[in-house]
This record gives sequence, structure tokens and C-alpha cells, in this order.
Amino acid sequence: MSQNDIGSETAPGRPATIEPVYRLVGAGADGEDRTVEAALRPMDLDEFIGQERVREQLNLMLRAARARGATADHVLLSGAPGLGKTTLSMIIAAEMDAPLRITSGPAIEHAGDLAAVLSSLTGGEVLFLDEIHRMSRPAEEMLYMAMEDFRVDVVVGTGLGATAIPLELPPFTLVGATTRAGLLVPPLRDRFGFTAHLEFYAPAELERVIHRSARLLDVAIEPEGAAEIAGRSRGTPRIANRLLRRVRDYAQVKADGVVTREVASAALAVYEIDGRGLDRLDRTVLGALLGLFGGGPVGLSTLAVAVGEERETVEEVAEPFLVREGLLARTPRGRVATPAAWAHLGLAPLPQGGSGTGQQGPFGTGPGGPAASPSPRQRPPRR
Ligand SMILES: Nc1ncnc2c1ncn2[C@@H]1O[C@H](COP(=O)(O)OP(=O)(O)OP(=O)(O)O)[C@@H](O)[C@H]1O
Ligand SMILES: [Mg+2]
Repeated sequence: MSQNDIGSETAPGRPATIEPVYRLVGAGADGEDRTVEAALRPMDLDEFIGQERVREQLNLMLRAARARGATADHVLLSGAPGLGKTTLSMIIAAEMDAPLRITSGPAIEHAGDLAAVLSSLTGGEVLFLDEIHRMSRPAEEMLYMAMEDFRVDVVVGTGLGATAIPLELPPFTLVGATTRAGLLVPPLRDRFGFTAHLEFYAPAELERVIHRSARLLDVAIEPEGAAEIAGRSRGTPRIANRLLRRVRDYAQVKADGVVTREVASAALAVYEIDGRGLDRLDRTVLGALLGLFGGGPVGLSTLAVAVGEERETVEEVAEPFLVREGLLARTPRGRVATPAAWAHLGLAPLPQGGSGTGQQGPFGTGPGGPAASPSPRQRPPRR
């Protein structure tokens, strides 16, 4: 299986996902998630928590298709990892009472691979194409023809002797999922009759996810315990479910098995996940930005060297959440901490700036300055 990002516009030579360090708050699925997730997946739209608008629209569309006895329109689901795209694709098949076929962009190396999948579909089947933005260009072209005309041209032979044999397909519903909707070519995007963008979940919704999972996993949990976990789950059900499992372990070993606020808080402290869901990597980056560079602006490379990580790790693993949380800003002059970052690490902003004014840092290290480790005096408290 090729890991190359054929046909997409990601930076050349860079893998599509960079998550080199294992993180309890990483949004991608780890091995344990894959086994447990099957048990925790909502099976129908009523059980699916949050995303009210998407749920309502999808519900209408599927009901109407069912009433007409037709296959549903093609659906594109976009959104960050762990927000429920795979879950929704399974729900769509279940609601349509149709079989589900699962494949993914990286698994389709050649147009021929796609032709093989498409030609084996039965009428009404739901084809789930995960990571659809990672499909090769030729396969992409074949796909949008198949989506519109339910027909593919299979090329047999090579060179002058090559002929295209048209192949009729039964009607099917394509459900495409992507974390990078912007990478899809417009002709492909336009052939989806329904496009849904999944948003991050509100804490109250994550609390419901946690209560539901606790019930399924037979974990006793108090509302305050669920709230404590929800607040640290970065708006992502997958992370909420994972943190719940780690808190459950702690509750079993160190307490009487019941997840109270105190138990959740103590458990997550062991895993170094703070009250806002930042882990050690996030706090190291933020701590260096404040402690070494006075809050910035500082260049990405300098910041990366200062924390002893790769540029990509800082940029693609740590920063997105810090930016989303309003703790860090990316500016043309470099990375800048916001006032909220100082408050979060329990530090007072430097008097002459520290929030984007470009003043010198506490050690006279402006952007590009020496990358020593933060002095104990300036080192932000670790939680
Ligand atoms: N709305 C929801 N209600 C309840 N549980 C949810 C919801 N959304 C996601 N989950 C749970 O979160 C976990 C991850 O969801 P899912 O695998 O569908 O995410 P995804 O968007 O496909 O992620 P990826 O981009 O990594 O493939 C699953 O165990 C699922 O049960
Ligand atoms: Mg998925």
C-alpha cells in the first residue's frame, strides 16, 4: 500500500499525518481504540450525540430516499479525526438497511483497484471511502464518472491496442470521509449531493458521550467526573472515550471504582493532561514560547530547536490545538503567545509586551535567539 500522497496538494515529501509521538490526547485512533471503538459506536442517528444540524439534514435525506425506494445521494463527511465520520458512514448504511463496503484512498493505488471495488458492488450498497483525499488522480477521475453516471470505463490492453470497455454499475451510495476537504478537486466535491462538516463537540455533548460509554463499559461515573473528563477531551469523542478508559483504570486501582471529580482529576494528573486538555508536549512548547522568548514572536524553527522537537511535530502536532484554544497565534513574524497563554501557565505577561509586540524576551533573546532551556526562575509550573 502506497503511503504517498499522490494527487493531493500536501507539502511534497511529507507524510499526510504526522503523529510520531504517542499521545493520550492524540486525535488519531490507536490500537486499543480500534478494538474498543466498535463497541462504543452509536448504531443509529438517534444514538449519535451532537452535530444537531448534520443529524437533522441527514435524517431528512435518508428518510426521503427510503420513502422513494431509492438509493441515497452521495455523502461527503469532513472534519478532524475522531469526530464521528466512520461512525456516521455505518449509521447511513444501517439507516438505509443496506450493506456497507469499506475501503480507503490509500488502499486504492490504481484506477483498476477502484474499478474492481465498484464492479463488485450490489444494488443499493453503501461504499465508504475513508481518506478520500488520498486517492490517486486517475482513480479520482474514474470515481466521479462512476458517481454521476454509474458507469466506469475499464481499459484493457496497453499502447495502441488499448480499448476502454464501458461497464454499467448498479446504483450505490458513496460516503466519502476526509480530514482535508480542501484537498479534493472540485469536480469530485461537486458530485456529492450532501456535504457535512463535523465540528468539534461542546463540553456538554462530550459529557453525554462519556456517560453513554461509561454505561456500555460498565463504569460507575458521577456527573462531575464526566464533566472533568469532558473538559480535557479537546472537543473530540475519541479522546473523551480514551480518557474515560484511563480514568477507569485509576478508579479501579486507586479508588473504589467510582469515577468522581477527584478521581478523574487525579488520574489525568498522572497522565499529565491539564485542566484544558493540554499534555506535556503542548505545555513544553507554550512554556518555551513564554519562558525563553518572552511570548514571541519567534520563528518556528527556533521554537522547535528550543523544545528539542522536529519542526513538523511542533507545527502539526502541538500547534493546531494551541491555536484553536486561542493560546498561540501564527503571525507572519513568527509564533506569538496570547494573554490567555500566560494566564494558563500561571505567569504574568512581560510588562513591555509578550503578546505580539515583538519586544525582546526575558534573556534578551528575540526571534532567532539562542535556544537554551528555560531557566528555573522562568520555567512555568508543570502540572
Ligand atoms: N456523535 C457521537 N456520539 C457518540 N460517540 C461518538 C460520536 N462521534 C464519535 N463517537 C465515538 O468516537 C470514536 C471515534 O469516532 P470515528 O471513528 O467515527 O471518528 P472518525 O471521524 O472516523 O475519525 P478518523 O478521522 O480518525 O477516521 C468512536 O468510538 C465513536 O463511537
Ligand atoms: Mg474514521
